[in-house]
Amino acid sequence: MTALQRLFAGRLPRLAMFDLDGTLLDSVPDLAVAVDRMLAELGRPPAGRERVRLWVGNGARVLVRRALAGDLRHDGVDEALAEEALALFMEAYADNHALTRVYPGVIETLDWLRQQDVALALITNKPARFLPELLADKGLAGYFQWLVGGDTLPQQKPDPAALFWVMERAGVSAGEALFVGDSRNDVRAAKAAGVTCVALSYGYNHGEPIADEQPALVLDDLRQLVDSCAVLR
Ligand SMILES: O=C(O)COP(=O)(O)O
Ligand SMILES: [Mg+2]
Repeated sequence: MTALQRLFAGRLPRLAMFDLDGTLLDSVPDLAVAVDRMLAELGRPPAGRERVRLWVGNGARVLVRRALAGDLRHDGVDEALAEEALALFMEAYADNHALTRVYPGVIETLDWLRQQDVALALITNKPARFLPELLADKGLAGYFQWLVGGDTLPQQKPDPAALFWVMERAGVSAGEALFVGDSRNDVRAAKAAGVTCVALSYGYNHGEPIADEQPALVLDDLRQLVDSCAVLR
């Protein structure tokens, strides 16, 4: 029996919701370039890829604040400076995805789920304006019936609002849905929505093992979800 069968008592979910950064796309290299360009324009030293990797996951506003603070905690950051930095980051990141890669197994798994008539949605904390071009450029356009960016709704993950928003539109209950992500924000949002969560070990979870959040399953490759797919048909 496959991992997906085990999770859904021998059946398939009717809806699979996916996180983007750290789950489908290794996007930190381009995010780090944009962060460092923003910092340079403010006369500050670069943060570098490894530190940016620790700060990704709560959307652009928080990423910029963490970069200004030089830390995950960003309590004391000046509001006016943060707004200026956000504008610089948004400009630097736009159309800047040459270094971003699709993780192994992503396309095959999305293709397979689509063939099985599993509805697909994308729920990311990344600002929505970046999504159409980024998804098209990486061969991911057209898979997702619903796209929710970090500024599409008033709430962001770990708030479960986006999951409820998609499930309502899809006419699918929490028990028939799957969420696939890489960070504690994903696992916490899924748990708050009552949705089974599968986590990828290779993504960005602020430097902590994602297993600590106790998702239903931790995978090293998305294909492990649908291995032995012939059995599922
Ligand atoms: O933009 C971010 O901070 C993270 O985006 P994600 O929700 O797709 O991981
Ligand atoms: Mg992510």
